[in-house]
Amino acid sequence: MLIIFNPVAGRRRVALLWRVLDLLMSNGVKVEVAETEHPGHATELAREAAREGRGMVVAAGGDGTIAEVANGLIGSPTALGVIPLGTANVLAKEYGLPSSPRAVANMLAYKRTRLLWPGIARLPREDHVFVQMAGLGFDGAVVHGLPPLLKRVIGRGAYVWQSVWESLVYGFPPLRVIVDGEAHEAASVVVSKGRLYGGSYLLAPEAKPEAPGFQVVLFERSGTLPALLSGAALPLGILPRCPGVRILPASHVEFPGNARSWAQCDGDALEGLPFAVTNAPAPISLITG
Ligand SMILES: Nc1ncnc2c1ncn2[C@@H]1O[C@H](COP(=O)(O)OP(=O)(O)OP(=O)(O)O)[C@@H](O)[C@H]1O
Repeated sequence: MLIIFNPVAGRRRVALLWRVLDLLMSNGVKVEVAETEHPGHATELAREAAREGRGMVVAAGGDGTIAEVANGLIGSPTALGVIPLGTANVLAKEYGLPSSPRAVANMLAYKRTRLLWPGIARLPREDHVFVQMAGLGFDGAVVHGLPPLLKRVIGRGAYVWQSVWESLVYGFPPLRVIVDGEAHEAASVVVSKGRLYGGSYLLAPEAKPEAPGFQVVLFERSGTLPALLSGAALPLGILPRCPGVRILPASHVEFPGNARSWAQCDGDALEGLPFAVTNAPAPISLITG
C-alpha cells in the first residue's frame, strides 16, 4: 500500500499517521510512505502509482492533498484511500470516513468503495482538480488572506477570524457567473461537489459527490452584514435557507470577465481565476471502509 503523506498539511497530526501505520504493519500489510516535497508532487506520485497498476493509493493530508492524489488517479482503476490529517477534512466528513487510528486502519484494510466524481477548475495556465469545492469572491479572499501560522495554531478558528476580518476590508466587487448558460451576479460563489462546507456544516443539501455535476451556491447580497450573517447561519445549519442565498444545480459553470477577484479550491488559494468549472472525465473509487 502506497501512502502519499503531505508533511505540511493541517496542524501536523502525524501521530494519527504513525498509529495507522503501526496497526496496518502489525496486521501484515506492506506499507510504503512517500512524503511530498512541493505542491503538485502528490499528483506526480499518484499518477506514477496508477501507471504501475497499484490497486490503491492513500492520501495522508487535508482536502488539498486528497485532490492532488485524485488528480493523479483519474482515468485509472486505482482506488483512493484517505488518512485525514488536514484542518477541516471536509471530504472525510462528507463521506463519513473515520478519524480514529483503528477505524482508519480497518477502512483501508476492508477496501469497500464509493464513487467520487471530482470537478476541474480551468485556469488560464493549468487545470486544478478539486474534490469538495471551488470558491470565488469573498470565499476566495478569506482563503488568500488566511495567515498559515494562525491556521496551524488555532485550526478552523482561523477561518472564522479571517472571515470576520475580510467582511470588514473586502470590497465585495460583483462577480459574474454563468450557470449552464444563464447569467447571474453575486458577491461570492461556491461551486460545490459536496453537501458540507468548512467541516461538517451544511451548505448544499442536494449535492451528490458521487455523480457528475455541481451545486452552485450564490451569495447575492454584498457587504459586511450579509457576510457576517451567512457566517453565523452556517454552524446553525440554516445557511441554505437564508435570504440572499440561492442554490442552483449545474453541469458547467463559467466566470467571464472577473479580473479583480480571488479564488480557492478545497481550501487552497488559486494562482489565477478559473474561467470555467467542469466535471472530471471519469469518477474515482474512494475507499470508505
Ligand atoms: N512538501 C510540501 N511543501 C509545501 N506545500 C506542500 C507540500 N506538499 C504538499 N503541499 C501543498 O500543501 C497544500 C495544503 O495541503 P492540504 O490541503 O492537504 O492541507 P490543509 O490545507 O492544512 O488541510 P485542509 O484543506 O483540510 O484545511 C496542498 O494543496 C499541496 O499543494
